Amino acid sequence: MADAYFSFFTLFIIFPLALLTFLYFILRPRPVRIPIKNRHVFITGGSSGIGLALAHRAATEGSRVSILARSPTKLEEARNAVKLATGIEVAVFEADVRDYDAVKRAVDEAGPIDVLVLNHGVFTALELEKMELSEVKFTMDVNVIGCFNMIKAALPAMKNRKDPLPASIAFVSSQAGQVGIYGYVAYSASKFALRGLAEALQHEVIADNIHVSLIFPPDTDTPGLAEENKRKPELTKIIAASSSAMKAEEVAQKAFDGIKSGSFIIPCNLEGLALSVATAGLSPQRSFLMAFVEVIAAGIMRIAGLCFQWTWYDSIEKWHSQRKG
Ligand SMILES: NC(=O)C1=CN([C@@H]2O[C@H](COP(=O)(O)OP(=O)(O)OC[C@H]3O[C@@H](n4cnc5c(N)ncnc54)[C@H](OP(=O)(O)O)[C@@H]3O)[C@@H](O)[C@H]2O)C=CC1
Ligand SMILES: CCCCCCCCCCCCCCCC(=O)[C@@H](N)CO
Repeated sequence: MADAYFSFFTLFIIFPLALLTFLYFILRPRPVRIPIKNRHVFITGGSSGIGLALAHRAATEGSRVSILARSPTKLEEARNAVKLATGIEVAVFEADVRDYDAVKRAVDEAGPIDVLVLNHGVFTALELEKMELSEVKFTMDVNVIGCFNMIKAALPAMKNRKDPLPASIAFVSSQAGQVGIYGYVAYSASKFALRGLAEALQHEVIADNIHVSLIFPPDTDTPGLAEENKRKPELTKIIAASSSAMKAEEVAQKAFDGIKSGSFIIPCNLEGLALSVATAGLSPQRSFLMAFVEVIAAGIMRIAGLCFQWTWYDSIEKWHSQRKG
């Protein structure tokens, strides 16, 4: 009896407390708060969808906002929409993220950035077999090289900023950047690339008090998604429906909550939280409570992940046999 009591006590009280304490002391980088009020928030792809919602949110929270995209008409419309809703004037910059010189000019003109949100992105859901190689290259160029161009252009001034406050570089990835999905061969490759970029970059910029975040939205109601849906394979829709869709405003809210708390990984919905625990890997984790959940739930989340794979391969199999029959 006393023995049973002792093992219960060890297992459910001593062990969790010891683990929590251990995690609390070893976690690096340490937790940080990154204010965005009165600071310069620069959003790529800020003229539409998630980027536009991020611009609205930042303006509402009192940031100085700059947005960058290609189409001057969409930029103008975005500026007017934010002005109308918040009374705040955002600065607009017309550039293609693939063009380093254009990006550099925009960033220099905008002035030192405190929070750089790399949200621009292109996506075509299509089997690789049906996709031109030029479209694959386009996806990688915009989604990956575009981020390199922006970071190379913005980092020197971010490092030299005068205020002692922490700064942020945040990437808008996708849940398709946490797990590979039918129809997203090129897109998933581009979004997975951002994770390696972000993990390595965090090592290099931590000494400058710059903190990296990765945002992982599910399907989000935007003009980009409406366009994508026009030719999306049925299987992509079925598999992506494993995660519930969101509104751009909700994603923007989650994104800034995560950026302000310095989170490295920022999930947006409940399925995204599960996905983040299942794919924690060797990414930094600043919250000792989340680290605790990741450690305790690792085994069970692996089982959950394998169950999802089971249902996805089942859908793929059914779809193929239907086409044959
Ligand atoms: N909507 C969704 O379901 C999801 C989206 N995401 C990611 O969120 C981000 C935003 O997506 P969403 O809001 O849906 O997309 P939209 O297509 O609605 O908006 C994309 C924005 O990026 C800009 N952009 C595109 N290409 C370039 C370029 N070469 N140079 C500069 N700016 C560019 C666009 O402006 P312009 O065309 O004028 O250049 C526009 O402002 C993307 O990175 C996407 O991968 C992630 C998960 C889900
Ligand atoms: C172990 C726990 C697992 C939890 C559930 C996993 C669910 C995965 C669903 C992935 C959905 C991918 C949507 C991509 C959206 C996107 O980026 C495109 N719309 C392009 O914009």
